[in-house]
Amino acid sequence: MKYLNHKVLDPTTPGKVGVLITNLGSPDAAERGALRRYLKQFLSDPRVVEVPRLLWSLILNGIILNVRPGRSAAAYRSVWTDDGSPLMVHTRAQAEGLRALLQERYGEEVIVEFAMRYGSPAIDAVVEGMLERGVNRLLVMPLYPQYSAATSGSTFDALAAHFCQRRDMPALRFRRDYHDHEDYIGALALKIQQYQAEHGVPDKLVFSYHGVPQRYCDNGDPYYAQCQHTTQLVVDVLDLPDDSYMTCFQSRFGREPWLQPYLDETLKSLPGEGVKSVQVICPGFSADCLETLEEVAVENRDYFLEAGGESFGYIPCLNADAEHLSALAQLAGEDLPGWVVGKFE
Ligand SMILES: C=CC1=C(C)c2cc3[nH]c(cc4nc(cc5[nH]c(cc1n2)c(C)c5CCC(=O)O)C(CCC(=O)O)=C4C)c(C)c3C=C
Ligand SMILES: [Fe+2]
Ligand SMILES: [Fe+2]
Repeated sequence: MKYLNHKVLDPTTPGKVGVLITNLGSPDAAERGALRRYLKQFLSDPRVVEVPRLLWSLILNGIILNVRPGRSAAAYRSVWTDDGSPLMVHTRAQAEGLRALLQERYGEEVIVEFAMRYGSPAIDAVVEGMLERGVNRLLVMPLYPQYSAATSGSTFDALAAHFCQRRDMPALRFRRDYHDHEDYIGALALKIQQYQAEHGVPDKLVFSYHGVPQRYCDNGDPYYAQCQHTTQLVVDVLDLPDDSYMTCFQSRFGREPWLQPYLDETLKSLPGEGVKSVQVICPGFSADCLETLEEVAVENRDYFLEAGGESFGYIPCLNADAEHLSALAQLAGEDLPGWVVGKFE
């Protein structure tokens, strides 16, 4: 093993504290080649697709990477902005907002950056840049409120893989999840209240989370339980009647059963049960992305309306809302004791 060479930090200087927020990542462009590279990296991650490697390699390279990139590129084109993918735009804004809040509170010794698990800016390159700037204590916060091995677990894998190549490493803290954090729950509840103050109260409020194969949760992934808990906590804050909301799972991929109920099937059946208006919120996504803006707000809207639904509302993600930034700053602050002293503590 040949380790990466890097400069030695002066042990007499205090060093800096790094806060790294991460998300899933997007292709570099909404075109076939970029989608192929992105999907190859993403879908080759054994945390994401838990299928025997040889079999999966044949399916991935033989079928999926020939069919999916074209289709997904078209979907990405429908949400792409001049500044890149929505996920990238929002994550960049979250990092800037969080940097302002944390530097106001703790001073310039705190450095805040963002990185993506797949595509760019890659976790290893961003971490390396932070260490170059003198970071010797690093807090990593994946912006997945609910833990899953496929997301937060995989982010830890990427960090560990990088540190495996280094001689020196910083002190490391890792935010596992924040599915029940008071400020996150409060920000979601406020978002719903504000949306409904403008658009009214629907027959049904649908909490939609990205799915994972049911098997992962049967084998011990806490994701399903954490999603249900998040919904319950928001419902408690808003004091919603039992029949006025439900929890669904979206973005199914492949043939085996995923977490249920499925969002698409639910929206196709609700009008037949007398539910004519719905609003959908996606609490598991900290930022709007392809899966919310295209899959939920366009594709699933159509399913509902085609099945006889009359009104469909999509409640945006928390993105870089002030309440979200302040929740993230609070979360970071709770993981920083001993490393920094806040001006307001
Ligand atoms: C194949 C299995 C997949 C698992 C398991 C999975 C879990 C998972 N994903 C997110 C968050 C996001 N996923 C996004 C896109 C996306 N997800 C999959 C597949 C799995 N996800 C694919 C193939 C794609 C790419 C788009 C497509 O081709 O359909 C995104 C959006 C990224 C963007 O650029 O906008 C997010 C965010 C979570 C939270 C999760 C498990 C809990
Ligand atoms: Fe996904
Ligand atoms: Fe999707």
